[in-house]
Amino acid sequence: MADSRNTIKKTSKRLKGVRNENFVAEFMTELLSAAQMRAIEQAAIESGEVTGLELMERAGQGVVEAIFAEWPELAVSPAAGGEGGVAPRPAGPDSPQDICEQKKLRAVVLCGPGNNGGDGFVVARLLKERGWEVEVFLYGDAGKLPPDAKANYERWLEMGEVTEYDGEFWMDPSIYREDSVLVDALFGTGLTRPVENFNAFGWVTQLTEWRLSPENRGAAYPAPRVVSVDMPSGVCADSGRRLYSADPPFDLEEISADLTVTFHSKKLGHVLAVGPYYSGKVVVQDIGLCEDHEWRKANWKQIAKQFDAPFVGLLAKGYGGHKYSHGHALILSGRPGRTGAARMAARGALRIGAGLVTLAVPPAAQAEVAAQVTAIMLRRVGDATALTKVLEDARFNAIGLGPALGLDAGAAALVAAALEAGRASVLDADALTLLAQDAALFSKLHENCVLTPHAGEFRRLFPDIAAKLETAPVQGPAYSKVDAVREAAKRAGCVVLFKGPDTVIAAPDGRCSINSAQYERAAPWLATAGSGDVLTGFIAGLLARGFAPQSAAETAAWLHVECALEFGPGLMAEDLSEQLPKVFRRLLSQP
Ligand SMILES: NC(=O)C1=CN([C@@H]2O[C@H](COP(=O)(O)OP(=O)(O)OC[C@H]3O[C@@H](n4cnc5c(N)ncnc54)[C@H](OP(=O)(O)O)[C@@H]3O)[C@@H](O)[C@H]2O)[C@@H](O)CC1
Ligand SMILES: Nc1ncnc2c1ncn2[C@@H]1O[C@H](COP(=O)(O)OP(=O)(O)O)[C@@H](O)[C@H]1O
Ligand SMILES: [K+]
Repeated sequence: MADSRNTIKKTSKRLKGVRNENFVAEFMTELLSAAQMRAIEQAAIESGEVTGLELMERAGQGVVEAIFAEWPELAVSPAAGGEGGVAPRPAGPDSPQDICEQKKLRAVVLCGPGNNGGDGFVVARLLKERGWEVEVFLYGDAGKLPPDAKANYERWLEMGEVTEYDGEFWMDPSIYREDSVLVDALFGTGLTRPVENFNAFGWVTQLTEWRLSPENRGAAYPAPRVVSVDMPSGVCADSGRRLYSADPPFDLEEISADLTVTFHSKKLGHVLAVGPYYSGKVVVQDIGLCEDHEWRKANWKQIAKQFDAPFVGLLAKGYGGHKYSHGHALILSGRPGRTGAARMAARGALRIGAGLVTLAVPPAAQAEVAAQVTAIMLRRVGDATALTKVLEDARFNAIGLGPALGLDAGAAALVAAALEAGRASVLDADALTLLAQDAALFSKLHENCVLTPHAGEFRRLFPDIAAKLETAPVQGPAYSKVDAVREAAKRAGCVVLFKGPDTVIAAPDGRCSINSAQYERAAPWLATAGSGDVLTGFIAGLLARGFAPQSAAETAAWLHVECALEFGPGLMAEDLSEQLPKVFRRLLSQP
């Protein structure tokens, strides 16, 4: 977790504080689709700055370097005198060969029929040059390999054999020895259909299952480390989803990596859906592709970003301001006995820095709420007319509504009144269900709104879009959560934040970012009742502070995870807002 705390300081491929219209790009890393990666690669090759063969060499080299960095005990230098071919085997107690034998270093490289396989042949050669014992399997027809992969296949043949990876095959795990590495170079960004088990790939799954099964931990046969090149084979680079056969009887091949080494930028599939589960850990290796290509400038709205950290300048409160300069958020409360959700949201809005926060409470709930809040103010709001009246005060510049609001006609009228007031608004929970039930209400959404559905609410609001996301994908690239949220945002005409460990936030014009609570930012303790209500409050508070909807949603979602990480195990929703002071202090003291 300490690493995640330093993410702000890391600078690789960060777009710092780039302002576009009302959007602040903050600290973000690009997440490319397979087609975008191919376009960048093609542009670089066509410009003459690099050849495909050079990129493949750098990719293979990047994989080897990442293996050595991850497991320094495996790092050995190239054998002395090894020049692009078979490395000589120098004699003597300290020669690389002897070190390898002593350490029993061994790699099994599985190469596929495309350029991912080509990277595999480079890895095989580089490891062999370092004295490793390397076994190479090829799935597919060597005669049909694309040119660069073919060239590396032929280079490998000068130093080792290639076994056809086809037909009945059973690999006894006992052949794996200590310090073995299984390199998965079967499929990368070119996965077009499910990887099926035709009794050919089965042993990879067997191996993975064997490796992951608790009873085999510490078993007689040590587990090899599994390294995937670019993507864990079988996972779609665009969606992070596994592709499924239209024909159910097939078992799916499954590669679960310890380390995935990708090139230039992470792909969407590394952070969406089950991608993180299969990727293990993702390392991005620079292969020398141009950073600021014209193509990127022309396509920036289409490139999804990972939100890594907020622009702290925006979070700080400037000197000389007063409470109204930080906005006044109005949070709508539900009826008596159901006020907790709104109270938690209100507390979140205040802690995140709104100048003032008022709870709009039904008269019957006033005593209940008054007994439990102090800095948060109260207004009696019995119905939609009363709400409209309150909102005549222009100082209420942001509204949060939905948590435990109720689903009756009165609640629907409150949602309508809030939307008609045209304020920056975050709509969650019951407000989303009401929007899903009433097309006229839905049509009142405007560009200053943020919708924050979880999967169930998303399905209710956008059933056709959800169906596409939930149908088992039979071909790649598969429809992704990014595709779904972009489509939803366009339809709603406002920002949509679709919750989850891979929270996706999109604007109607296609700008999209992902707040990933995975890998070193995994925050499973956020799956607790009421944490979504706090997120509503965080967004409302930032909207009150003047953040644009997309930026408010991104920053709130990031801080939400940061608070969960700050608290750690045992988290309850109430704890989240109370972490903000610590989180802010740490962020704002960054140099
Ligand atoms: N772009 C870059 O900048 C760089 C890219 N590099 C590397 O190239 C990789 C992309 O290479 P790629 O485009 O050749 O695709 P790849 O993943 O090897 O697979 C394509 C082959 O697999 C086949 N196939 C697909 N699914 C299948 C299935 N389920 N079962 C069976 N077959 C299936 C498919 O067949 P087809 O669909 O054409 O019938 C085709 O033959 C990328 O991930 C990275 O590692 C680096 O070298 C450096 C720079
Ligand atoms: N496994 C998880 N990892 C990280 N964040 C999660 C996870 N599960 C849920 N969350 C986050 O917790 C919040 C839950 O919100 P929601 O489902 O609306 O809960 P509630 O209605 O109880 O408030 C969302 O922000 C979601 O992104
Ligand atoms: K792979």
